[in-house]
Amino acid sequence: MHLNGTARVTPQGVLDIGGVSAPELAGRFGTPLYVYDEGLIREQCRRFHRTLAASGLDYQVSYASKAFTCLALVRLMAAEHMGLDVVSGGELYTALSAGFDPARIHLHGNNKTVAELRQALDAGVGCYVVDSLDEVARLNALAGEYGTWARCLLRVTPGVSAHTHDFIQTGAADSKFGLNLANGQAETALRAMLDAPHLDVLGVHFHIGSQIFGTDGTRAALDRILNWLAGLREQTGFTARVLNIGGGFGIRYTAADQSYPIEDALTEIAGALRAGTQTHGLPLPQLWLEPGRSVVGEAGWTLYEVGTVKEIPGVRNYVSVDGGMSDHIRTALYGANYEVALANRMNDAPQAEYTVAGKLCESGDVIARDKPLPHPQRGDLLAVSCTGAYHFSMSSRYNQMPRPAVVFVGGGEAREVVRRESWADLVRGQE
Ligand SMILES: Cc1ncc(COP(=O)(O)O)c(C=O)c1O
Ligand SMILES: N[C@@H](CCCC[NH3+])C(=O)O
Repeated sequence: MHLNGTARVTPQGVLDIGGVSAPELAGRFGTPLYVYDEGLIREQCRRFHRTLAASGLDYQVSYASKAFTCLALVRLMAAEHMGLDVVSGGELYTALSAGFDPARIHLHGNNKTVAELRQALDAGVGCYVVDSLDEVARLNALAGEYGTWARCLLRVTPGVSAHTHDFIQTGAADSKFGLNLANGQAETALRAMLDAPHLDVLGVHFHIGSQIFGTDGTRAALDRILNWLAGLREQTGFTARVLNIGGGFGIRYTAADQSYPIEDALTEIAGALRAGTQTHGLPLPQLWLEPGRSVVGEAGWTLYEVGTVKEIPGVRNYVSVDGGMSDHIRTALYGANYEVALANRMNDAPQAEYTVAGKLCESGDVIARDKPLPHPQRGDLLAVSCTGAYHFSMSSRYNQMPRPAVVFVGGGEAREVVRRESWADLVRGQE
């Protein structure tokens, strides 16, 4: 298993994260358990800031809270000078409950409800990413009612396909998100926004997909959008002050994944933006980003207790753990690949391949397939790395599984930032 951040293996063969051993974490907080290496999250934020500051561009980097949000994480983002991207009333509520500055929040969503728009206007959210033509009139009318101007971006689909799983691509023409550049809908929406008296149009947004390595897609999208903006500027005089390129930076789930440092990606993108604006005779806009996975993904771990071991001669070996697709959906949903290890026996040599299964009533309830492991024993501790993004946030209560606790570790200390759900939580609000 490749180790990220502060994770290391002690001479006794025990996994240690943030200076706290995995067995101690499991003993204190129970399993399944989400563990975050707080220092690594902070370092990821700082890498974005360092590189963008060095690029000389005006920038804003906002964390995409859909990847993982809770009060402690939002406070951490504020301390690391990040903005925040929210896509629902619930994500907004969480941000505001943590005391996050609303001016540094932007609201996304292909179907923002009127209640959500009102919630955002009440709070004084800094920016709205307009996602459809009918949202223009709705947002304008509401902003007028509040006697204010809604600062906004138009989300466009540049028609670029990203090299990633179909379910997590968002920039192609056939998408529920944004307005299409090629068929003229983006232009219609932008003109409507410019005509709307209560909208202050800052610029445009695009996000071509998630878990992307390389910048080919982003650079192709930039080129199309800058070309489009140059034409519009000639016709309407509109100059984009902001270009938000979304998130999507890929992380290394396994050693087989290529390493593509954020620094390289950002430097290439900043260079392409400078060159593109020069080519098209446009002033340099602010560069906004909204990364999620690359900020928290590699910092997260899930710890499980090993239960049943089932060896089917000539077929497959299964080791079942005390969680599953309720806390880890990405393998079932996207066929995602993860590294696993026995956290209490890290130095034991692998003896066979095991498929790590959950305890839920579904054959697809698999965490990792055919992984080399020492023979697992009931009571061993199984660690899955790189589970920091889209795990807690996509967790469910399928089979009435209570959601696991979340613990932040660092400097030899562990603190529980989300408590484990209880049986009582499972029936709360029911009669
Ligand atoms: C609009 C938008 N912004 C930001 C993100 C965050 O993406 P990622 O977690 O890949 O950085 C997503 C998710 O794909 C998204 O849809
Ligand atoms: N939930 C997805 C990413 C979706 C990104 C949101 N547009 C994942 O786990 O990879």
